[in-house]
Amino acid sequence: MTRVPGLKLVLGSGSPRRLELLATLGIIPDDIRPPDINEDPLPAEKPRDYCRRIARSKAEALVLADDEVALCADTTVALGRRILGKPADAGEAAQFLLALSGRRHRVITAMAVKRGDQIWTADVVTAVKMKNLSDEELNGYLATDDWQGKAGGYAIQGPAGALIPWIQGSYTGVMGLPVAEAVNLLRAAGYKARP
Ligand SMILES: Cc1cn([C@H]2C[C@H](O)[C@@H](COP(=O)(O)OP(=O)(O)OP(=O)(O)O)O2)c(=O)[nH]c1=O
Repeated sequence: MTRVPGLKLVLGSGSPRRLELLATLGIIPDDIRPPDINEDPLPAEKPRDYCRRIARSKAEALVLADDEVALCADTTVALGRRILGKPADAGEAAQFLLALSGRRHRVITAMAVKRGDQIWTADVVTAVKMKNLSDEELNGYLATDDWQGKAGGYAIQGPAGALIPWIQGSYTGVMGLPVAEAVNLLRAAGYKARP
């Protein structure tokens, strides 16, 4: 699609991380419009299918003007076939972290860019290893409250970084927006992102 000079960017996400990651590229959305959708997984839905469906649903839920392009995303933590969402409380965060302790899991971020009635999608899967957590590490991390609002109950860009010795894939993807792929999608939709 040809680039359209006057196109405005709508960030269809309330995640401060996504806004910050776009800012690292010099991209400042013209508007932020977090979509309100039902994020419950379907029965037996696989994590990657789920993540892609939710990102697309977020884009579908947005109402856009003709000169707007929207970027939506979903980040899902998958332990085997199990989907770990955002923990409801410290107890659930502890459960998630104990399940992740000493194991590899996947973090999937799916994106959907919408313009007019067209939607462009991509997703990035990153393998992440969490060290074997001691009681002290687990309780110390829970006490930071940094797990709140984070899929899987941790955020790699915060104190939990000390618990993650290895990843394979996209660091920005784990944070919530794989920036290289996001730019590709925005360009495909005609949004002029530099460089
Ligand atoms: C695994 C991980 C997740 N996260 C965050 C990114 C996302 O904000 C959040 C996953 O929730 P999402 O449902 O993807 O996004 P959101 O609810 O924050 O925002 P919106 O639905 O409006 O787009 O977890 C991190 O910040 N760091 C990490 O290491």
